[in-house]
Amino acid sequence: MSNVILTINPGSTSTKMAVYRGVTCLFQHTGSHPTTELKTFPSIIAQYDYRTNFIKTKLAEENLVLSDLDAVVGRGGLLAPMASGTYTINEQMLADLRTATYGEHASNLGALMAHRISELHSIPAFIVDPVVVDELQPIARISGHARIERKSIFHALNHKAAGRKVAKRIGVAYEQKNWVIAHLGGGISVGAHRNGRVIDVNNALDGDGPFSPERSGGLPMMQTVALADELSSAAFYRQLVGQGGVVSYLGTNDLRVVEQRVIAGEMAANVVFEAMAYQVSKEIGACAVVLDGEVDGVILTGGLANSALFTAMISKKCQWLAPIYIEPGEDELEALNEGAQRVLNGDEQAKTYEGGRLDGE
Ligand SMILES: Nc1ncnc2c1ncn2[C@@H]1O[C@H](COP(=O)(O)OP(=O)(O)O)[C@@H](O)[C@H]1O
Ligand SMILES: CCCC(=O)OP(=O)(O)O
Repeated sequence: MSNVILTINPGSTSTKMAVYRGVTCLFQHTGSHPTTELKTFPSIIAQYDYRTNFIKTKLAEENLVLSDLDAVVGRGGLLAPMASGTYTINEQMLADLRTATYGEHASNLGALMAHRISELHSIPAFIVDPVVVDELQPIARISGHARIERKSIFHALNHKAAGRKVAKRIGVAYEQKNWVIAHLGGGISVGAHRNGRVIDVNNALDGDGPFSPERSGGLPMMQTVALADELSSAAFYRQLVGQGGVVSYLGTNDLRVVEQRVIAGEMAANVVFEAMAYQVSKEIGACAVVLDGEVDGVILTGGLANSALFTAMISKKCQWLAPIYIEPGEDELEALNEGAQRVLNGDEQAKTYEGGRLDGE
């Protein structure tokens, strides 16, 4: 069946949307959100109208009649940990997102925006493989302090989509091989995939792993504690997520701008650019150890994988590990569409989100 589906993907530095008829993309648009604009919002939820207006404008420009849609699917945000799959957007999910029970990230807006449109037209709304898909092996949950547990928060949707795409291209099954997959976007996550399960991954949001265009990643602990003492908790969090990483050094979250500055010979830009590639490479090495060195391929994906300069730096350091595959950008819109189409076509049943207990409850 050729269902018409609107897909919505809010990321930390962009909002992407596309409309599909079956597997055919009818149109796709990306709105980039510079740091200067995002800084003006006190919270992620406050960006709802700003990002929704982008979607509305593009749908109007494309003359899409909303009543033509069969379903809407949004990127899944910070919710209780859950298994991979397609989930019906329900009241529990919306409540957890509205109150940011599990934290704040742009992906929280995916289900809220999808729900609003679905409600207007009484059509189903879903999320697929949210950022809280949790397949960690037990040992990976141990942080180093009994009161702090490592969590699985990463670009699950694109990790799985890029893995399947590369596997298909080289004629193997994603689930039968081991991969290290690095999503290089506004946030960065590097995961160890063993036979289709992400058994370890850095938390892309919360001070773990490499720094990224807008996040600090892991930081030296005592200096970080001293910074926390100077600031309110909201301001401190913003320093780590949103105004950390490349933004903190160079004032931009746009690697295209940084790349131009590197090419123009700016030393400061060069150091930061190289350091980010260096930290990503170290994380890839760590994941190779998680997989006992049995790595069938390293996949570099996400917006930064468009930069040949950036991927060349990582490839140079990691090529001894396994073949490197570059899958620039992300297939998140396509993966959202596929997840929703599978449910509408009856190939899969949508799962139900039930929420969960928070630590300490
Ligand atoms: N052609 C390109 N060359 C270099 N960097 C790029 C290119 N296209 C996008 N980027 C960078 O990728 C990052 C955004 O990646 P993306 O995966 O879209 O992230 P998000 O979904 O978190 O917004 C930005 O820093 C952007 O500047
Ligand atoms: C919250 C984990 C996913 C993530 O970091 O996404 P963005 O890179 O889009 O911010």
